[in-house]
Amino acid sequence: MEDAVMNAEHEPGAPAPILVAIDGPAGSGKSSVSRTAAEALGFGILDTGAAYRALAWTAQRIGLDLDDAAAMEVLLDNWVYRITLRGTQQVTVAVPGGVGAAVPELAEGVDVTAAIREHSVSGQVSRVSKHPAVRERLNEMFRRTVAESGLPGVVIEGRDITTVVAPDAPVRILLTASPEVRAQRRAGELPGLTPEQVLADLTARDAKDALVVDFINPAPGVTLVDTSDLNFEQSVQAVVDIVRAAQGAAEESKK
Ligand SMILES: Nc1ncnc2c1ncn2[C@@H]1O[C@H](COP(=O)(O)OP(=O)(O)O)[C@@H](O)[C@H]1O
Ligand SMILES: Nc1ccn([C@@H]2O[C@H](COP(=O)(O)OP(=O)(O)O)[C@@H](O)[C@H]2O)c(=O)n1
Repeated sequence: MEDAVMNAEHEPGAPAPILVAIDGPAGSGKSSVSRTAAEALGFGILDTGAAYRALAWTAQRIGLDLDDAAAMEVLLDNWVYRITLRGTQQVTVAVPGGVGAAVPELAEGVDVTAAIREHSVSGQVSRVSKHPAVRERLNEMFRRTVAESGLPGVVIEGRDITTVVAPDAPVRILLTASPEVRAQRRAGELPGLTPEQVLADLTARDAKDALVVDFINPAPGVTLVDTSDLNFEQSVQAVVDIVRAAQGAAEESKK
């Protein structure tokens, strides 16, 4: 598996970026709040869910069994994943050889930025993210992508970032909101589905994901931010304030 950061500013010997780790359930605001907070901080953003979505999309496109861990590992051997770390996260995948040979468009690379957000992918992605071996390989890719980004800081968001991917990050946040509020927000993005349908889908996905990783209870040292009663700007401000406070404390401790 290869990964590349299309608009990274990596310079050999550049200092390691400051990491802001954010976890939370579906619809809690991880992607949107993290992206806007990252822009305010001058940091990059890595949406780890996009990789699980892109892997599920690729496996579906080839016709592989998403429940088959060994098949997912074979796919990963030839899977080339690219994501931009600034602005809207642009995602492309390619499978230049091996199991991808049956699908010629995958040899070139396909922009899946929009496709991976579709309902057909959201409903299936837990089937690939449940495999421990898949998680290990993607986690290694996330750590490398961030370390090699050359950016001053990166907000990295997902389900197990505060606990597994970056447990030593100087800022670790669990972003939550009540299931009803999360479904209401998501329903606004999915015309054609009622808030009740969105709530049912979201609750089902959270239940499957929760079998693999705990993203409801903050681990020790992780700051809980409940956005149920915060608007979007207030949620972004809450994250930015936590990062700035941590940066201030780090500066003080150097004196
Ligand atoms: N605090 C908030 N108040 C209002 N809307 C929000 C808030 N946080 C997120 N949203 C909106 O809710 C939707 C889901 O957010 P998203 O970032 O996609 O969640 P996640 O990445 O956790 O699944 C988006 O349309 C986003 O703009
Ligand atoms: N660090 C992560 C990120 C996502 N995922 C998986 O990827 C799926 C999609 O993640 P996402 O962050 O795009 O989902 P939303 O919360 O945005 O709906 C989740 O439902 C999990 O199955 C994971 O297992 N671990």
